[in-house]
Amino acid sequence: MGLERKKTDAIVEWDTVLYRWPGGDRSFGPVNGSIQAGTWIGLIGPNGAGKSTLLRLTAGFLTPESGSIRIGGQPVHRLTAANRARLVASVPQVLNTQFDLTVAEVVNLGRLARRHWRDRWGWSGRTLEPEITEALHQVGLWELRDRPFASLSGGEAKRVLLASALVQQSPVLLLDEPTSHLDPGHARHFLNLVQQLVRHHQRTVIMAYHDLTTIGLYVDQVWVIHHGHVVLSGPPDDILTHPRLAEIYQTEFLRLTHPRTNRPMLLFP
Ligand SMILES: Nc1ncnc2c1ncn2[C@@H]1O[C@H](COP(=O)(O)OP(=O)(O)OP(=O)(O)O)[C@@H](O)[C@H]1O
Repeated sequence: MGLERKKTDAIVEWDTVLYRWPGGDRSFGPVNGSIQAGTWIGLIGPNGAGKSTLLRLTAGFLTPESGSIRIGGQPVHRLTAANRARLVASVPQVLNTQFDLTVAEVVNLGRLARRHWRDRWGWSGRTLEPEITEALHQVGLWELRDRPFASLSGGEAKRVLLASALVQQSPVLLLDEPTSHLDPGHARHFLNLVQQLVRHHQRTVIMAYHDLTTIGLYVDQVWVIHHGHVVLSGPPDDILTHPRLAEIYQTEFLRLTHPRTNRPMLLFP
């Protein structure tokens, strides 16, 4: 009998991941866990709890002090940036609108890792790859494709970054408050698009989100992060009705049941 690595269907695995925030003694983790392909995880928890930190560690933007993160069985922090980009795409919470690029050029950045290295920087911008055209239509920005990115409104800019992540066509998508700045119509359209990717294309989505009613409607599993630890995890129906939620958020909630879906809705009392 050899020491065979245990076969797993997990797409993302966190193995005792510990991170120390700079300039203090506060730490995040250790986090252990795994998720299966085709799952939508919602990260919830108060401001400053560590949701973005977990997303940034998983994206490979932050390096853990110890432990490891594997995506598709590959150690995220040992991959080249291009190899990592084929596995995981990320939409950050805060926008950097300083790029001196057009909308289509920003979306094109998401395609770079998909091209042969010789073709990465030679794109003239005159012909758009079908994936870029499709993504611009999906986020409703086809008409704005030649506009300078810096001239867009907050919601338009956010949708460009979503398109740039979609064209990466990575199996794992990390979303940090992806619908902040979006009006309700565009927010719903975007969440439905993500739902299709999860349900029909086996994409795995990890999304930090503050709106608990939306979490209840869309995600498969919820992880509650509090003071740098994953303190609760489970299906949304269990987590959103959990008695500890009021203590974690330091507020009472009025819990109703969605009249169409029967999912929990959390409102201010
Ligand atoms: N570079 C850094 N140096 C020091 N502290 C940091 C750094 N980055 C983040 N932090 C701190 O780490 C904690 C967690 O931040 P994080 O952005 O992960 O929280 P969050 O749960 O995503 O919060 P929010 O809901 O407000 O977006 C916060 O207290 C934050 O101030």
